[in-house]
Amino acid sequence: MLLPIITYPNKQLKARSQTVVNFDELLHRFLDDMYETMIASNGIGLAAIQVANPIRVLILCIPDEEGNQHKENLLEIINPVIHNPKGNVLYQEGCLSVPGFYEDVERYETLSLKYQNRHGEACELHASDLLAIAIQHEIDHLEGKLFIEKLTYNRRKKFEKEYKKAQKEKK
Ligand SMILES: CC(=O)Oc1ccc(/C=C/C(=O)NCCc2ccccc2)cc1OC(C)=O
Ligand SMILES: [Co+2]
Repeated sequence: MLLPIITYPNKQLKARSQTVVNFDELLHRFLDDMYETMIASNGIGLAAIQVANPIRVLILCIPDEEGNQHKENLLEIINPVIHNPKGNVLYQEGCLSVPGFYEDVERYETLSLKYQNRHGEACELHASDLLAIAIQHEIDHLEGKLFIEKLTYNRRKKFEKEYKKAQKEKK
């Protein structure tokens, strides 16, 4: 079922998410609901805190060259830990919890990731390009951090101004 996505400046987004210990049917249903919600909102990544569940769970479904998302590319990442981050890239990021705003953010270029899958089995992957960027963006959510907090001073001022204007127009 579709889950409500909480948006900035909701304070819940600042919570630190807790380690998952029960890899049970309840978690599996939640993962399925996260996927349905992410796809319905045109997202390519979603962290559990964004649907108000403070657990260390994130999902990613990076589009292929044609820009289509395929469920076989879905990654369900639980209790992730980044290893050997390397390099430096700039990429214009967006977030379903900050709708309509896109800003350049600096990230590591490549990294290794250790995590558990929905059955609690230990997994590892090596990421570069958009996958590496998305992993860092989503893991920040598990620490209660949004990409707008990583902006340079001037870009942050630009965001605050635009956000206030957009909020006024909605009223
Ligand atoms: C108006 C609005 O909501 O715009 C959007 C903003 C963000 C998004 C999705 C963002 C997303 O999936 N971010 C995952 C993290 C990530 C950021 C940068 C690069 C890789 C991964 C979708 C939006 O909706 C539409 C229709 O485009
Ligand atoms: Co996000």
